Amino acid sequence: MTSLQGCHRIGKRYRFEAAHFLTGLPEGHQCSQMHGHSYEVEFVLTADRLADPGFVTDFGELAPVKRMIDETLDHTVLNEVLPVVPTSENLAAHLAGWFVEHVEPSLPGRLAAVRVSETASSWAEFELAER
Ligand SMILES: Nc1nc2c(c(=O)[nH]1)N=C([C@H](O)[C@H](O)COP(=O)(O)OP(=O)(O)OP(=O)(O)O)CN2
Ligand SMILES: [Zn+2]
Repeated sequence: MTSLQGCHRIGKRYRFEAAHFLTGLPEGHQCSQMHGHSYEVEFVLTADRLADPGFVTDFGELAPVKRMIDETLDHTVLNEVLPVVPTSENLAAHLAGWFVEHVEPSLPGRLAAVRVSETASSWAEFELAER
């Protein structure tokens, strides 16, 4: 059997509801007003070699992500709980930093990207540099 070159990636999606408003926008921009989104965030992991029985990372080991989202982001005003202006881009980078610090050290896989969607038609991704 020939061995195919490539890499494995897995993704886990989470949803939460939150409100926000954006500062630093031109006067009259609709997003300066407080409004809400049904956020969808996806964590993408990769690994050079699969761990037994053939996992990048067991999806079950990502349970702390769900806990963090439910406890710190769901039904909040993001401006009050994030240290950055809550754009999708900033939220994706913030979530990536949290994951690398709190979850990744105990996993066989490593974080490749975090994608955030505020609406069904838009997304922003933070892709981590090769580590
Ligand atoms: N690059 C970014 N642009 C915008 C962001 C963002 O996080 N990154 N965020 C917003 C607002 O949060 C806004 O609520 C969402 O914008 P938009 O997709 O324009 O929302 P609409 O519901 O108006 O989208 P339509 O598909 O046009 O109805 C703005 N920009
Ligand atoms: Zn918005």
